[in-house]
Amino acid sequence: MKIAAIGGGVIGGGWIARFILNGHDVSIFDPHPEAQRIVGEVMANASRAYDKLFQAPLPEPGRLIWTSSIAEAVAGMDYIQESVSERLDLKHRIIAEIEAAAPKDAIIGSSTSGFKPSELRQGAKHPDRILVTHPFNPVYLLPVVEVVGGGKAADRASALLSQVGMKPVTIAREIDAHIGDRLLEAVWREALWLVKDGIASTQEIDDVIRYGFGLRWAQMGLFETYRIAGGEAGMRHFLAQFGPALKWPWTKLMDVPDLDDALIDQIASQSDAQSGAYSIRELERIRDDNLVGIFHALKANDWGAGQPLREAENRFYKRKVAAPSTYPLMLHQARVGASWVDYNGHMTEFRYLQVFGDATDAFLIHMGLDESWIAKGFSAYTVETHIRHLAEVKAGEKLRVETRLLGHDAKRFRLHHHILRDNGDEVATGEHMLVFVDTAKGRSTSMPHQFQHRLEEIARKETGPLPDHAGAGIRTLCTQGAE
Ligand SMILES: NC(=O)C1=CN([C@@H]2O[C@H](COP(=O)(O)OP(=O)(O)OC[C@H]3O[C@@H](n4cnc5c(N)ncnc54)[C@H](O)[C@@H]3O)[C@@H](O)[C@H]2O)C=CC1
Ligand SMILES: C[N+](C)(C)CC(=O)CC(=O)[O-]
Repeated sequence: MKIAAIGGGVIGGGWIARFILNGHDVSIFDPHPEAQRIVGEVMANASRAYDKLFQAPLPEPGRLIWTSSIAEAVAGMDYIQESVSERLDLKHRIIAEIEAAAPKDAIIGSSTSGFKPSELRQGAKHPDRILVTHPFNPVYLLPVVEVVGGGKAADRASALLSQVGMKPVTIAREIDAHIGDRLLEAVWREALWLVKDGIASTQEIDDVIRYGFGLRWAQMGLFETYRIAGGEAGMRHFLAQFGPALKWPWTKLMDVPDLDDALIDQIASQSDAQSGAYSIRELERIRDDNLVGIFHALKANDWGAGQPLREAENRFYKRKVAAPSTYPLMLHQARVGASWVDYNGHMTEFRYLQVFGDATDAFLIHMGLDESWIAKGFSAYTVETHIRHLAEVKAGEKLRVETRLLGHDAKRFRLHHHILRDNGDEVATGEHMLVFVDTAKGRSTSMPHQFQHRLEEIARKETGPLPDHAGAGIRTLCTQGAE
């Protein structure tokens, strides 16, 4: 899929990071004199967050291709994400330029927070392929994207965006500001009134959200949360109890506070007092680390935003590696992520095991033990591991793993992985005994013949001598009297 991004600010930068970190090249145009620095900083934070978010080996990142015009950026592209400033005249001009140079069936998705597809399509040559694809910040982490505009273009956009870990929500009837911003604006308006009326500071309002209902919203949204709040009688009781309050003066609803200089100063200075000790990039990293923690909890519970994360991980694990013709097998490569590095400034020890584990998973797929077998209740479990750490590696280094099959019988196989730097220098070795398992019974079992046959085929290539450390344990070093 060939992707272009027009506009690389807060949101364009987030889109670019999502596409690139999911393995797609992105061609970009943004005339801002500092666009490359800004996108680079968003990419760095996104890459740091992905290292922490995913357990699975990440795909090789796509390339970021800077261009000097919209025409150059969109020529030959399949999908174009427009993220320029929120002005309809500007968006019309940009869409006209895109249409003049892009293939006529290329989809144009707009990040617009508020404009409707019918507004974006005014004057367009091929209006049906122009959609709203509205994300939420940070685009590289939050999965939801509101897809408005309908038709085949919406189906194609949703399919593509699902492939980069998003959760498309199709909105059948266009309205100003779609769904998310309509809700957010209502809350935001109330918050502005609370500050203006001197009832609460920005800090107090944020505390009420983040220590309270914000945590509920992250995992259940509004209606499911309120269903529970109705107790055993559920939603009907909740509506009976709190429905009348909607007519009481709890909220100011459509009244908009006048954003005059005094209110702007009040909010900005309270916000400075609350958060001014951090730079925006620092705040982004704090936000991302917290979001990653929430994602991990949701993934463990297979719930909400944890589900697209799990699906993305499964896709990453499943990536088909071209069957290698050489031996030792070269099935897995990895890049040392920034978060893999410990206080000694080098890759921390459990990441070695992760690289070995990922190489073992790649071997399982190579021998045919793929997800269809896992679903049938068969897998291979590692029962013994011996790792030798031979060299330090630093963040950003590229590693590859050479894998040998040292032995096998009806139930077991013994792997030897060798982690190497790009230039061939040794980094570590790992020797692993695996047992074929009936997962429902939780017991070892003989492999079906096709796996035994496949292992024999691989083993025929294993003609070299055993590594001299094969089968060795840890060197003997005993406390006096313990030998
Ligand atoms: N900031 C937010 O929280 C969210 C914004 N959005 C939407 O995303 C869009 C972009 O908003 P932000 O990223 O916040 O704005 P921004 O101001 O951070 O970025 C806009 C970018 O568009 C670029 N640009 C301006 N004219 C251009 C042109 N002729 N060609 C190419 N690039 C051009 C600017 O140089 C700038 O880098 C808007 O439609 C906005 O409503 C959507 C979701 C959230
Ligand atoms: C404030 N905003 C309207 C630009 C917000 C959005 O569009 C979505 C978000 O990320 O909150």
